[in-house]
Amino acid sequence: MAAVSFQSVSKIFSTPKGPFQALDGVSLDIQEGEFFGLLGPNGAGKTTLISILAGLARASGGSVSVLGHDVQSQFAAARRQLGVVPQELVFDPFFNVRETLRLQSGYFGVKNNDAWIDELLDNLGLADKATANMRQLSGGMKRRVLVAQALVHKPPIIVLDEPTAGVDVELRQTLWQFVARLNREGHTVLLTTHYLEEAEALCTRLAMLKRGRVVALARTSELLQAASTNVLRFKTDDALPPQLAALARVTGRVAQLPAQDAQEIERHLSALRAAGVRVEDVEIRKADLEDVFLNVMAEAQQERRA
Ligand SMILES: Nc1ncnc2c1ncn2[C@@H]1O[C@H](COP(=O)(O)OP(=O)(O)OP(=O)(O)O)[C@@H](O)[C@H]1O
Repeated sequence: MAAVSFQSVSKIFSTPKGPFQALDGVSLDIQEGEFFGLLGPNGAGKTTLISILAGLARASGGSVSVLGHDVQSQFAAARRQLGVVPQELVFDPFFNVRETLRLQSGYFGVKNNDAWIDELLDNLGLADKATANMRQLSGGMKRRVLVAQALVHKPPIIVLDEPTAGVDVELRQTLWQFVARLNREGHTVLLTTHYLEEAEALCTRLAMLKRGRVVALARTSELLQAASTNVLRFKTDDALPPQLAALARVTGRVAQLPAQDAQEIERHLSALRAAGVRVEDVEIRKADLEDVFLNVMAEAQQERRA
């Protein structure tokens, strides 16, 4: 049985400007024990999909199930299987950290949960904050409590919606170590992130969303293999000749060109020389998930135009 199954999920929001389709026939299955990544640019529909999974929004079409429980008709059973770490920080400011976690345990009907709460506090670097009031915590600390809160009932499926947006390196490492451990112990993890490095390091399989559609779905290793193997990176103040400009990813003075092999790198360099482009700090690196992501997004764009 799939841990999470999305079947032809669509979502249409009504807006003052008329209906807006945020999800358009999303189908994908996440298997038990997977560490699954959901990627996509801003507005792709990631949070909408997760809100439907968590029962916070209703799909306009299609169905979603969690370990066989339909998220609409069997809401409570489905919700109990999920630990959802939301993007936004919302708390009751009058409780301290331990009270917040006890309250959440109560919500899921879990009694005498202090041993697990202590383990969560330890693993998330919150042990010395147990009696601190929520409003006294820094943003990063609050985010740790959100993670602990999502895990109080030991859910088999952990859903993290951009959990590391704007958090420091230390929390990122603590969080990933802990989530990776839970995954090794059998928990399924669904992660959305803008940090492609994290997705590359953690996720065994990925879906890429664009404008509410799945534009790629594959094992992370397959996506990386399918990408061009090398990238020629350099700095320049000059304009690239058109045939290279069409291929290049340019950020300020930095240009990056995909290349399959050494011959293609030489062809790029001689085309640059012939066009009189002066280059500095030339380096060759292996393609990474960001290259794959940008290629897939560019292809999806071309298909839309075609
Ligand atoms: N309640 C709503 N009413 C109208 N449109 C909405 C609503 N919620 C989301 N949208 C639109 O649906 C699209 C998808 O939004 P969503 O938040 O799911 O994207 P996302 O992939 O999570 O983006 P980000 O990476 O920025 O978090 C966006 O264009 C957004 O403006």
